[in-house]
Amino acid sequence: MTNRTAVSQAKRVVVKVGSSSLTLPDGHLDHERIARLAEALSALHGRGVRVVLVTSGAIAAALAPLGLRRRPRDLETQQAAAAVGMGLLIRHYSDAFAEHGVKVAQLLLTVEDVLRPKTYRNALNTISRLFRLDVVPIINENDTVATHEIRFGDNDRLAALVAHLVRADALVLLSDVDGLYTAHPDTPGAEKLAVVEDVAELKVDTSRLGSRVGTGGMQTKLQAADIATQAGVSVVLGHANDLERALAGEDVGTYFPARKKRRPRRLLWLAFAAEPRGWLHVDAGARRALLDTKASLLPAGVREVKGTFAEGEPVEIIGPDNEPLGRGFAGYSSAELASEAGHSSNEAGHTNQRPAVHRDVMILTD
Ligand SMILES: Nc1ncnc2c1ncn2[C@@H]1O[C@H](COP(=O)(O)OP(=O)(O)O)[C@@H](O)[C@H]1O
Ligand SMILES: N[C@@H](CCC(=O)OP(=O)(O)O)C(=O)O
Repeated sequence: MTNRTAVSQAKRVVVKVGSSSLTLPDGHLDHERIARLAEALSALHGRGVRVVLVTSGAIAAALAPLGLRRRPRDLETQQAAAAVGMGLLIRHYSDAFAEHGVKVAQLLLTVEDVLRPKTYRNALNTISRLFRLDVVPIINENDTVATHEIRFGDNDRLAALVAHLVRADALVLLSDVDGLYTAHPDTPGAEKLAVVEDVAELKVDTSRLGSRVGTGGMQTKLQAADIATQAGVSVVLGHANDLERALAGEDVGTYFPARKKRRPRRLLWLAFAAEPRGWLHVDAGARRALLDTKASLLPAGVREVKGTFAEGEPVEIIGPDNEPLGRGFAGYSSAELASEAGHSSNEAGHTNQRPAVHRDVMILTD
């Protein structure tokens, strides 16, 4: 038995439901499921919990009206189908929640929108106002522009970032499996994990991709659990049939308790949404210092500076074999760094050096 009061006593909850649990075996939308979700979330809302629903299913909702037999494979048709299906999907939700007297709103967002400094505040203000108006926000990716997301099934990651945005206490990731297994659930001997304390330490096989209609499989769910727990949000990953039990804090699915230390939003933006303005090529000594001793990157280890950036702008750190090592906020402008690169702070004229990228504003590639 794990203590799941973080979920059962949560004041703010984000629930994400994937295509796999919203669709029937023929790929069409499962209206029964939508009705049950609306019922469970309306009950939660009725108890005063702030609820956000992140939902996939726009493409599935478009199959019947477009006369498609299965989910399209090419990106343009997926985007067009999502545009057709989104209005239908929200109408189904709207009707289903109305049965319980609950109003809903539709928000189409990208990962960038909830992280980019200029847009995240608008997203947060809108959601906060919807909460005060007693409306349940329903979020899907803006598939028209989020080409990366549509390919990788990033509603998982979007949901984690939304949980971070609204400072949720709990994130419930619903799928067609009842938790995380040590290997694909069809594999003989695969066992379900009840609790995962640290996603980074996990040794499970998630290589087999997800269901026919879902896109990200377990990999994106684990990334989402990692982001959320590092943002102080506890996560339950479980079967859509178990939603009520998961919300009640019962021992269903796989539980990922929140980590103690919250990762600031600026670093999440750096990891997931920032466009680097420069590239710092570093030598083998610097790579060792970054990876082994978790040191800051000093100008002495920088071999070459590419791109034009101001101090504080995002840069990519590249290893001696051209491998990406991580990202960070530059401690210098590109011009200043170019003149410090390769020099150490005990050389005359370079004694006032600061790190090229300080450890506290750096994220390493896994
Ligand atoms: N180690 C694992 N544990 C559980 N499920 C796994 C694992 N590896 C792969 N999977 C697959 O991931 C699927 C869920 O991902 P996906 O289809 O993308 O779901 P959704 O549409 O709900 O986001 C499961 O149905 C299962 O087939
Ligand atoms: N955003 C799209 C597809 C996203 C998708 O399938 O994601 P998921 O179900 O999380 O694997 C949709 O609404 O159909």
